[in-house]
Amino acid sequence: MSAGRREVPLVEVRGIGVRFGGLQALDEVSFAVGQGEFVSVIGPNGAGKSTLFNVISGVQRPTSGEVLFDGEPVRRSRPDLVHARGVGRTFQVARPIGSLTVRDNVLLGAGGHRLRGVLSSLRPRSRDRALQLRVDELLELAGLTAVAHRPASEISPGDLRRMEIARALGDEPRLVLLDEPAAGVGSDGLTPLAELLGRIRERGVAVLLVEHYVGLALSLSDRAVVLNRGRLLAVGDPDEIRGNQAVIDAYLGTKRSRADGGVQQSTGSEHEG
Ligand SMILES: Nc1ncnc2c1ncn2[C@@H]1O[C@H](COP(=O)(O)OP(=O)(O)OP(=O)(O)O)[C@@H](O)[C@H]1O
Repeated sequence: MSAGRREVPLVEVRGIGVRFGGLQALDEVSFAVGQGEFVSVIGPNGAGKSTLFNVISGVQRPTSGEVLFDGEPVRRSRPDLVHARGVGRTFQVARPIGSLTVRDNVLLGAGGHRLRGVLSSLRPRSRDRALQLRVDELLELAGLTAVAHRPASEISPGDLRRMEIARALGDEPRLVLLDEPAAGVGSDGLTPLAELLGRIRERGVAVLLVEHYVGLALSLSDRAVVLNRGRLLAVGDPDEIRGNQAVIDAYLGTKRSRADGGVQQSTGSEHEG
């Protein structure tokens, strides 16, 4: 960045509030994600992490505040419009099409608007070939080549999570929102997942990661956003977050080490590890 020129963040969350009846699920939450930045969103159960993802991806209309992409406000909360601006996401509960192969599940993600735009100048046969190569590349990226032809219903939870991420990457997103990708993967699945997340980082795709395995999340992140009861408790680099007393009191203070070296919070949401 040249001196005096302020780079516009990829995404800016400005004063977001979400109210469900009498419950303030998010309250005046503001932070930004830069191009290619890896940011974790951590906090105890019910802190508002998924609600925040729903706002950013256009599923949930905020009660107050706004989200900006490339400095421009998103005027209508519509997932299709947000997706078209380059936002992919995975969900807390995986959503595979179990009867389709892993390859076809990933292919579904690669058929979207943005990638079609990139390939539109090609003849149909070349386009199809380019799409298939893109799927091959995503399968390799996610360590799924060996299970590519198996039905999604038959693969391990760890493979399933990485398949969902590969699918979310299919339409050339500039930002992916990953909601608890380590949930249920088991200790065997953590290393391939961490490798995939590291590769996404290297490709310059920005990541917002909600993860209860805080050790894993912080080890990959440029910065972390900590939520507690809908409010922003802290934003900082991993070392600042680990040393922040308010974060330790509200969240990290309950940590327990796991045999795999990760840290998962004992806050009532126990995922199989
Ligand atoms: N559609 C909804 N209607 C009413 N309340 C909701 C709704 N969605 C979320 N909530 C409430 O809003 C609060 C924040 O929920 P949210 O799922 O965003 O938290 P979270 O940090 O993602 O939690 P977890 O770690 O358990 O997934 C919770 O108290 C939850 O019960």
